[in-house]
Amino acid sequence: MTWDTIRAKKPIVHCITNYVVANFTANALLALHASPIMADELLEVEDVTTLSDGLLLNIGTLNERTVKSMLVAGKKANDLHKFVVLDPVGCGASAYRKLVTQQLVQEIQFSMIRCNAGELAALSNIDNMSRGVDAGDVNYNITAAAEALAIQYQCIVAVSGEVDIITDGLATSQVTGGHRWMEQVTGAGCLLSALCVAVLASSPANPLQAIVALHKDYKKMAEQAALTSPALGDFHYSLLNQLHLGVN
Ligand SMILES: Nc1ncnc2c1ncn2[C@@H]1O[C@H](COP(=O)(O)OP(=O)(O)O)[C@@H](O)[C@H]1O
Ligand SMILES: Cc1ncsc1CCOP(=O)(O)O
Repeated sequence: MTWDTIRAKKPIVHCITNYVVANFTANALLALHASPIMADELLEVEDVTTLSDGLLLNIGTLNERTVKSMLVAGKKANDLHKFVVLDPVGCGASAYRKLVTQQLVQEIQFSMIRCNAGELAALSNIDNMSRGVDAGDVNYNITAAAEALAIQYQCIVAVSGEVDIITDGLATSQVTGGHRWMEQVTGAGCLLSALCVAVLASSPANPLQAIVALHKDYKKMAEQAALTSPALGDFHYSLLNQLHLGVN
């Protein structure tokens, strides 16, 4: 259902994202007939947010210039009641990332925060060793922290890993499955965040349910991709093929 819903709506997705995953993200959205627009110039972000159906703020390769653009775009999206998703990539890796993430969650009302367990720990001020943009070893109660964060920021929180946890602070779901190769291709999490924007912007009756369904379908997609991939390089391309074929 997820892929059909996006195909039917064809949302315009404004992505302020990192340069590692920008191309992969755009290709995946196009495979689903969504329209990605990567735009991070301060002089144009308000216009682009206005014409788009939803906004992604991904801090993966943040810098002072793009952070200003993220704040302006996020506030514009709030004014226009558009969906905004935050991917706080590697927010435990440096003091600057942590500071920016705090500023973003304080100044922008997010519809959703999508992160891994390492990023959740940093956002929740839980002492957990950071492995940069990867989750690393986890020694805390992810579900409790995700639920607390969802209540604190009044939004959906989704935490990815071998098991995904999705909550709005009241109802919590776990999604199992997928494939461990997802950890070894860059952009699997960042793409999931962009797809969250596409799903929310496709006007589901129940946003939380739609986000849980997306996480299930995304894990199924990874399983299918692995079946047809002798090794990792094929797997990366096969993810795009699966989105193109639309296997739910
Ligand atoms: N060990 C694993 N087994 C199965 N699926 C995984 C595993 N690790 C991550 N995934 C899946 O890969 C996708 C990206 O998650 P993750 O790698 O945690 O994101 P990020 O890139 O933000 O760290 C999610 O759909 C998640 O369910
Ligand atoms: C490697 C890297 N460095 C900065 S952003 C980025 C991409 C991270 O992508 P993902 O978190 O989806 O694997």
